[in-house]
Amino acid sequence: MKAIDKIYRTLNQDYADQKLTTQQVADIAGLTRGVVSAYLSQLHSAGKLVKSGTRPVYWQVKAPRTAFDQVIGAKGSLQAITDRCLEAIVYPPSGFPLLITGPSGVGKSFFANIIFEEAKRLGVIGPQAKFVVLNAADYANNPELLSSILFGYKKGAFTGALSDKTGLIDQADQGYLFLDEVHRLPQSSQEKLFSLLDTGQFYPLGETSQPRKANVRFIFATTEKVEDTLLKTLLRRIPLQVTIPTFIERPLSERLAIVVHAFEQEAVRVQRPYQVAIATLLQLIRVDKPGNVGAVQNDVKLLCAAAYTAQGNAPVIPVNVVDDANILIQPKAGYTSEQLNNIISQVIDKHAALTALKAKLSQSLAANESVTEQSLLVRKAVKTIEPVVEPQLVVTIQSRLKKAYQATLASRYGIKLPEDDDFWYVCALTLLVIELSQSNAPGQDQTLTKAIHKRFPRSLYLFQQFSAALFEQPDQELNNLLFFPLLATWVDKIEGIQFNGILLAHGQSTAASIQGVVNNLCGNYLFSALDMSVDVSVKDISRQVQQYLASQSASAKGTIVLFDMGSLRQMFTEIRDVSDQELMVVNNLTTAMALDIGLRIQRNDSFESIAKASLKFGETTDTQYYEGLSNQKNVIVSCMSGVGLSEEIKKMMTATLSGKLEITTEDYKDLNMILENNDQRFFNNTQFVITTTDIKSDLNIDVINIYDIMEKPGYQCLEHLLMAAGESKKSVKNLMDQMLRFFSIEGVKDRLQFMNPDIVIGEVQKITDRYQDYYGIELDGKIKLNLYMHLSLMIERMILTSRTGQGAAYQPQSDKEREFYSVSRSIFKGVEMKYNIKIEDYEISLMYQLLKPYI
Ligand SMILES: Nc1ncnc2c1ncn2[C@@H]1O[C@H](COP(=O)(O)OP(=O)(O)OP(=O)(O)O)[C@@H](O)[C@H]1O
Repeated sequence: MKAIDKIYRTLNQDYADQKLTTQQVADIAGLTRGVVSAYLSQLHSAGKLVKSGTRPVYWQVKAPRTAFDQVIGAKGSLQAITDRCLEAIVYPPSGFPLLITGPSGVGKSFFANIIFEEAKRLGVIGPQAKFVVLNAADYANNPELLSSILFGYKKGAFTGALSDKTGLIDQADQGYLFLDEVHRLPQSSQEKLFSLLDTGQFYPLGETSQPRKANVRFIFATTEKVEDTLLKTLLRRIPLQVTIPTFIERPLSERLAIVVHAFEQEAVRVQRPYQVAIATLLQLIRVDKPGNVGAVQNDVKLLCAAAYTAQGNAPVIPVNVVDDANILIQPKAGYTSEQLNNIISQVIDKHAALTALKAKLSQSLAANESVTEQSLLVRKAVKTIEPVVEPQLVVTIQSRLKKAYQATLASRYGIKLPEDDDFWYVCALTLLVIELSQSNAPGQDQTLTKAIHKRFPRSLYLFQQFSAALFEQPDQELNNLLFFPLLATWVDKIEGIQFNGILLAHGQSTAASIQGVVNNLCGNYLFSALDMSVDVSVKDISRQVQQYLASQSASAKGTIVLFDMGSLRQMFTEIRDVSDQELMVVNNLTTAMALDIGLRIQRNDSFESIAKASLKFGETTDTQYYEGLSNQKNVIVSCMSGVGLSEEIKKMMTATLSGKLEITTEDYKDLNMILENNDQRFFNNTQFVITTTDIKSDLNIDVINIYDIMEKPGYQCLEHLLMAAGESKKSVKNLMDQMLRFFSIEGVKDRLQFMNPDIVIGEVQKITDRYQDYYGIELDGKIKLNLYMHLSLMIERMILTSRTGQGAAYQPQSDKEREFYSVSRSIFKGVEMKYNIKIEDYEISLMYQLLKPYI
């Protein structure tokens, strides 16, 4: 298949009811814009696509014309009726009878005719098939005559029946018979009819033996209540009954289309355009006469006749024209529904002067005038259509408005709109004006939307949520007119909230339901909700959050995200990238937590105090905010050999330090990622990082290698940093002792054969301390570690060797050594007694070698 055909097929199958830009089609087809543009132009020239708009141009597949296209409202209020009629046409083998009801002039005959045309177009009846019409009312006083006209008669059937004559049923064979005012059909004829419907046979008048055959499709119509007038047996054989609404029941836009169409027909008649005052058009759409569409057409005809008589020579015939609020209706013989819609938009637009209104609103917003001013401007404009709007319509529109309000503003955002009639009346009028003037042309300017966003971003966001529930085309600029009367009393309160609150939860409506409860209890829009599918990625979430934040105020003091589960840190890092305000992320979302935080947001508490308050929601709840990794001074512990070691170090630090420092452990890989993805601000409160491996980072962060602190310079550095963070010298020393002990135990635990490393290290620590005491020295970590390991292994060795009683005598070489020997003997006394061992002289000589440089 050629690319051009593929494009057409795709558009026809999947996008038939959408208007697409060239770029969109290019994206769908996976081709370049240039190539697609050429194909689209070709398809347009071939009459397969409709083109609309400029910059951008929109393309849509041209729908095949059906007979129903002539019906105003076929895609609107009469859609369901046309769908049913189509079923009655195509249902095999030869459709089924249908009954059209409705008052006079609503279009019953018109509809019957359309059905016949469509049946022909679809080929379910032949091209020669006839549309035969009989109005039973015409023969109401002569039932015999009516019956004979319908069924035909035999010669001699009645006086004057001089020869056989076929009836309308014969004429309609293989085609349609439209029986208007069917309730006037006498009972006998009704009986004959249902027998024909059952058997396909009937008897002409005077015929008793030879039935005739006919295959007729029936359409019945009546203005009466069928249950009272038609035989039940006949009714039962008519499976479909449709009722066409009266003129005044039709939507305003359709009524206007009918009126314009009527003028158009008159223009065709005189072959000249009519210029019609908008006030006249608006009066005509209020006509509520028994004759319905027919009556409106008559009124139009009379108006045109009067205008023609007065100014028949003019090239354009004016109808009630007094100023420039009028519309030119051309003798075009068939406006498309789009053209009719455009005329309607012009009518309302001119009437309520909407273009000027939009400009005035934008100006007023820019001039910082109060929202009451803007609301008044809208009110004044929409009130001008008041005289032509029937009260019933306003009631219907109000109920639509209230439904959308309940579903969004009230239930999810805690907004309570006024209850007074006037409020809802003005909103309904505004909605009416918007809907009537909504043009189908896409690509509109967004000036007013931008102006509102600048002044009332949060309120506009709410209005857009409401719009989505109310309008079929929620993103139209004109919808914004409703913003002012609807939210005027609320904008101050809504804009008064200075934080962006976001609830994130997995599941279909978890977040939304918490949002509803909290916003309602607080009586304001504090939180928006993002419900996420279970398999949503953090990237998707941050994209959604980003979108949301873009719609909110740029001057918000911060963003507060409460979410249900997942990695707090990861969430924070992701969201931080899309938010340029202070950010707080709290996990383990519950309704109680959201309510507590909501109330604080409502009170305009400070960011810090809200962050602190959020910490009380259970141990696992973690809070992070923008000042960095943590809002407290902190130390990061991260060891390559695993989280286990980091946790141990954290434990030791927590046990020995004052508690002022927050110790966080971080997986080594994660730490590198965090360092890579964050800037200096993130580590503002971070005092240093303790690690086992060197870490590369461009950021200005102190990194201490755990093995370096075993030596003096490293230890001094640790001491310096900890003391700078408010720790005492003593606690740093305690920490060091703990670490030494820990590392010694780690070092010896696999090499000791039977002794408990914890206990033996305790002993050797005491021994080392006593050497230090005696000589008044402070050994550094590395030598201590060495000593600890050496001594603990030695004690075990002694336990084993003393049993064998081996060992050479010790010969001290100097006074210093002699002193060492005797000191050592007394220092070791304790362990010797405890373990019933004798430390050999050789071991003491080794100790001397080890400690000689320091004593
Ligand atoms: N939906 C429609 N679109 C366009 N024209 C319509 C529509 N409905 C009715 N009309 C026009 O209204 C006029 C009156 O319709 P029609 O005569 O079919 O009404 P009716 O219900 O059959 O009336 P009655 O009961 O008096 O016979 C016709 O000229 C028809 O063309």
